[in-house]
Amino acid sequence: MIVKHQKVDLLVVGGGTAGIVGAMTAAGFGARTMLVEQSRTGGDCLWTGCVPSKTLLSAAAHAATIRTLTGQSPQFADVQKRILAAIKTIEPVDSPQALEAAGVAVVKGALTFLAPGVAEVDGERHSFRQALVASGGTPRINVIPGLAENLVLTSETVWEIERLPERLVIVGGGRIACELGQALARLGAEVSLVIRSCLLPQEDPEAAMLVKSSLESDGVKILEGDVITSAESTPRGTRLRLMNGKTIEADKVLMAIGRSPRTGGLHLERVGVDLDAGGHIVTDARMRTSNPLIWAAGDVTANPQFTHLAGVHASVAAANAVLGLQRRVSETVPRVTFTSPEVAAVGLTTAAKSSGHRIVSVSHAHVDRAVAEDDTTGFTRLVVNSRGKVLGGTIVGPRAGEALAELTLAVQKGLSTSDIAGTTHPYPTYSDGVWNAAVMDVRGRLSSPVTGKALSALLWGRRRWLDISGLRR
Ligand SMILES: Cc1cc2nc3c(=O)[nH]c(=O)nc-3n(C[C@H](O)[C@H](O)[C@H](O)COP(=O)(O)OP(=O)(O)OC[C@H]3O[C@@H](n4cnc5c(N)ncnc54)[C@H](O)[C@@H]3O)c2cc1C
Ligand SMILES: NC(=O)c1ccc[n+]([C@@H]2O[C@H](COP(=O)([O-])OP(=O)(O)OC[C@H]3O[C@@H](n4cnc5c(N)ncnc54)[C@H](O)[C@@H]3O)[C@@H](O)[C@H]2O)c1
Repeated sequence: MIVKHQKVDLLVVGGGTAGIVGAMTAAGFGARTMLVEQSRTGGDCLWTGCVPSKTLLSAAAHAATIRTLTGQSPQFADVQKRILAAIKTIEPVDSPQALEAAGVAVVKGALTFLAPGVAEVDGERHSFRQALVASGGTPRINVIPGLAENLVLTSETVWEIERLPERLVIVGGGRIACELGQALARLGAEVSLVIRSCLLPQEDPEAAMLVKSSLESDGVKILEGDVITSAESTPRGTRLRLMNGKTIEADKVLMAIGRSPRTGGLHLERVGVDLDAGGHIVTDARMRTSNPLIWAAGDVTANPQFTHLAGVHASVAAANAVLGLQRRVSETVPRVTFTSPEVAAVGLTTAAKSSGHRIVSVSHAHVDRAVAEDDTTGFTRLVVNSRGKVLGGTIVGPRAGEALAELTLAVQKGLSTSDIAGTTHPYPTYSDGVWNAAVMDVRGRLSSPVTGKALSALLWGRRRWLDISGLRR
């Protein structure tokens, strides 16, 4: 409990995933913790990110099945109701009440730093020993000459539209473009993706290719290596001109070109916190900023923008801050794109440099669960070193994100394919893909000349022993 004007041990800026986890961690250790949120606790993940997008994807997958079976499409308003219901179910966990119950004082308002150890929220001053900045990010918008502002959507505003746009152009080819593009196409929108480079460039090229053909089979038009140069209004919406000279008509344009860190108004310069060229707060591996008493986590830093990372990094930052520990964050970062098929990856993949390492692949045509479900589009691919240590991998297919947990543990703990091969996996599951790949790698190593000689010697010895002991009986 914080008495008014008492100095707090940890002042947390932002009530998204990073802020909530950081504040709960600090309060759990008994630190006097205050969390300041300018809008609503829960942040991007709950209100405009993971929760609505995954609910939308699930509704869209059901819609696709229903349309195939009955020719009917669901009402978009019903899908929106379902999204709201999911948010409302999860909201209490992230609420001010839940934070207060965990011992965190919650203050509503926009925080500004005044000087080291002093911040202000709506004219009221607060003193702090240390602070954790978890102010997140906002969608980037590319200004297209001639495009009316009211036609532009972002991942923050797309949830408020009254009806499904008939013709939607999405700018970008990352996770948001793929997930929302597929879902909205499955719900009946005519979707086009205009991508400056290519779809999911950071993933295994074969994985990106499978997502591309799946999106195309859902009716999404994919224009890679192109940009929109200008727009003009039409009676129904807009006509967008592409660099290649062609035009494309749209009712709405969704910007999915990444997110910018939200630091405006914080006055971080007053407390000596450095930003990088992209405006992200610079941290070390302990999540400490250039001011040793100020910590940062989540989308406001230059780390990959994932909820799981925001939470884990904030918990490390809070523990280091209030207990004086020296914990470092792990470099092992799992990621999942929740399209159909899902793309899940961790550590080294073939998209990254993997020269000198072995690649072991299993097509899901050889995974019995995938065969049984008639969903064999996908693969499991491991990157291993010469001694069989798992360095990373990619899984493409249904529930790939669930099977990735095992690979993540293997990479984080430096396990080998022998460790995975020697672990009994339940049958028939998609994790058979990981198991089969590991077994394949172990068999491959067993067939090397050196191992072959060792095995021959063992066999020879065993035969001799059996023959001799057999004679004695
Ligand atoms: C469409 C979409 C889908 C996504 N899907 C996934 C997914 O499936 N899996 C996944 O891992 N990640 C996903 N993400 C990413 C994930 O949502 C973010 O990485 C995560 O929410 C970041 O959390 P955060 O706490 O850093 O920031 P935020 O959630 O943005 O929270 C920051 C908070 O700080 C507050 N704030 C800012 N400045 C101040 C100030 N001066 N004073 C007081 N309060 C302030 C803001 O109001 C906000 O509530 C998705 C993102 C989007 C957009
Ligand atoms: N499943 C998930 O974990 C998930 C889902 C959605 C979003 N997110 C996170 O949210 C963040 C934002 O997602 P996103 O898809 O907007 O970003 P992203 O960084 O994944 O993709 C941005 C895309 O926009 C393109 N681009 C950038 N500038 C452009 C420009 N001026 N014109 C045209 N194209 C341009 C890039 O080449 C890239 O294809 C990401 O960091 C992502 O990790 C995660």
